[in-house]
Amino acid sequence: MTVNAESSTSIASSWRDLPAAQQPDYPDLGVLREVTADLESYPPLVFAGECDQLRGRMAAVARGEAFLLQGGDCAEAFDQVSADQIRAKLKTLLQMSAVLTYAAAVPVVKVGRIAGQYSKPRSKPVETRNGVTLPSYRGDSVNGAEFTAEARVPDPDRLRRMYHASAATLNLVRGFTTGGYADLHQVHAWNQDFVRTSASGQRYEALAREIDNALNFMKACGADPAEFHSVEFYASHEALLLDYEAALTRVDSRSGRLYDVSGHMVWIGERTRQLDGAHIAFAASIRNPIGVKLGPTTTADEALELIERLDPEREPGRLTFITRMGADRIRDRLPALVERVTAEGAQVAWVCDPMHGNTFEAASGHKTRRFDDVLDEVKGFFEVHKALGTHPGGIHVELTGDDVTECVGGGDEILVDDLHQRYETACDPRLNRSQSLDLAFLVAEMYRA
Ligand SMILES: O=C[C@H](O)[C@H](O)COP(=O)(O)O
Ligand SMILES: C=C(OP(=O)(O)O)C(=O)O
Repeated sequence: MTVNAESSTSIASSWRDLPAAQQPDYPDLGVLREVTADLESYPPLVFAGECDQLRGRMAAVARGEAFLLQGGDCAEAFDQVSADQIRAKLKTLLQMSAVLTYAAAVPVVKVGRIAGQYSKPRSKPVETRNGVTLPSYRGDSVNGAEFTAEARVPDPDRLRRMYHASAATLNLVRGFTTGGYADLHQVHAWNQDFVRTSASGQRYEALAREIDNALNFMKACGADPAEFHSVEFYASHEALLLDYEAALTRVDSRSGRLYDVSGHMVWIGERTRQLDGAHIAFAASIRNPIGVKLGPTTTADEALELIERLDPEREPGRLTFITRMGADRIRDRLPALVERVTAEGAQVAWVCDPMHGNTFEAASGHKTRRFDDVLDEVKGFFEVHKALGTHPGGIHVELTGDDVTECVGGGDEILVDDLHQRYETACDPRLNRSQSLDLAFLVAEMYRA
């Protein structure tokens, strides 16, 4: 993308006078201004044309012709920008995508919670441990996770580190997805380390053999399309820190429109989606595909107003509603939203985040989620859409490629007592690789049904 020299911040400033929830309390705004001035001069991380392409793919999701698989860490961390970590996450997403594409026979749009997911909205501004109260950890882009007064001070320089960590991650993601690793002929290779140790790995292996047979058959018929040799993969994150997102907003010289070039797709979270707030105004000003999280208190009027602000032209692919109601509420709360939105003629993509409405604290103090609740929320999501004749457009999950013990249940049955073994998340509990694959198989069955 060619970038117009005109200052993007002065253009994308409609949000600046509005209240912005969940922003860091920086001790020195002068330093923040220096950092954002630097960020404004940095090259884009993604290109406007790629964002347009993803909007096109999301339009297919909204029309019921494709399925979104959006997943990755709850919170990325600067010290985890390594080839092994990134490859493990990608491998998990590629395996899930192979399962969904083959078993559900639907094109899968692949979007990572990756290369920018460094900022966390928090329920409470402070955290107390053993009588000591400090500001909450808000993600590596804001402060440090260590429980010391020094680490918890918001530091604007972390925004620079976020940019560089995102750039390094994206570079590797592009290498993996286009440089041969994501070639469909590698379906077995993605599973090699996993097949002997996990039931879902074995189930996957059987499916990979079928894919192999299908590929060999097609090759024998003379068909070996380029689509089999690389993967279209996009990056997304929550657009939480508006100083960062605005500093990475550029004018696209082709169209004169603004794009947030920090990621292909950005979403606005449940805690920052106030209709008269800065986040929605910022999202309205950019042309990227936008997601908005909708929790159980969302009213149909709010949903319609969000459409009015973010997708006034009713363009399929522009707006994705990511619902996160909780397994016990999805069947009650979702129908009214889907009915009103559909009646208004808006073609949003409906996507299920079965993670954020199902968190609880185990007796050990670990924040966790039950795999069965995650699954049940997805089931409820499919049931509602089936009953209304609308399209269950995808899933949005927090996952990792590592064998962590953060969520309970799944085929390899992690118990509450196991949580301490590998509890590594910087914020919320993620599905491990085996649980992620289990979920993909079960979602594929639901989709086909
Ligand atoms: O990932 C989502 C939120 O940032 C997270 O659930 C907030 O966690 P908290 O309720 O512990 O602040
Ligand atoms: C904060 C998040 O979710 P929500 O806004 O739905 O709570 C998230 O997805 O990281």
